[in-house]
Amino acid sequence: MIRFRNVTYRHGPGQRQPGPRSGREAVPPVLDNIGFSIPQGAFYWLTGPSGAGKSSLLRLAHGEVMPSSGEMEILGVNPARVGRRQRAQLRQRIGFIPQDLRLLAELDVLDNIALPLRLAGEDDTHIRREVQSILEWLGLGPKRHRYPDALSGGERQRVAIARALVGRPALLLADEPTNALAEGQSWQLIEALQALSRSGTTVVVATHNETLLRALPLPSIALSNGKLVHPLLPGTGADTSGNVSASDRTLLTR
Ligand SMILES: Nc1ncnc2c1ncn2[C@@H]1O[C@H](COP(=O)(O)OP(=O)(O)OP(=O)(O)O)[C@@H](O)[C@H]1O
Repeated sequence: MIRFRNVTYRHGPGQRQPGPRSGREAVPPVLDNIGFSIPQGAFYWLTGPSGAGKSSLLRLAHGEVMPSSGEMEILGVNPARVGRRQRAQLRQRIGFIPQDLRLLAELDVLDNIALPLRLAGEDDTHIRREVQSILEWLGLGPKRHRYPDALSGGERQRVAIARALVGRPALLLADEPTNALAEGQSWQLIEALQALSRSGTTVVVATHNETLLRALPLPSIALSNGKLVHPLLPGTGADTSGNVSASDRTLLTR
């Protein structure tokens, strides 16, 4: 479950609202008074035009940055109210596919994907088994010993997806995860994320992909200029079943 209550966020140091005598101009916040709640196991889109604040919202939900004001609850934890160690433990339960992928250049595909399991202290047999199965699923087996520099954009994106999913996270946050993928692969990924949400993982996917949004009218958090466009009422105008009709599938494979 994710809950934001009156969350406002400004980038950079001194994120608090400048006071009247601070001499600093009051720049509008990147996110302004955001409130919503996403139940565990739900699949939500995060939509909005470029610069609306989608990546910033995901970085907050990932516990990387803290609100300037307001409260967050991520998997039962308020990251602003716990120490570094508990925040790190929280982040181990979250799979994150950032827009810039953040692959480690000095690690090959296999080691990039295994990283979250190594950090969680899993044993080698378990790591080998999990990494092997996700490598196969994403068609990355032949590239297992390549370094990120020697991969295509789509392959790099698939490595980032594998690294986010390998630990079977309780929460999956994905920032434009289909950007560099071919149409068929995008569909395969979204189907996998839906299966993940059916198995209890909360999934939030930021996307501009109109085809996906039209084909899968799931509940969404819609942002514009850092503000929530409409109050979040699961079920309003959205099919929360996650079922996709045959005609919707056609849209995706065109
Ligand atoms: N490090 C930063 N310092 C200052 N402002 C930033 C920083 N990163 C982003 N911003 C600003 O915050 C606002 C929201 O950016 P954000 O990346 O969250 O939007 P977005 O909806 O994800 O955009 P896109 O779809 O283009 O990725 C933008 O106005 C952006 O210019």
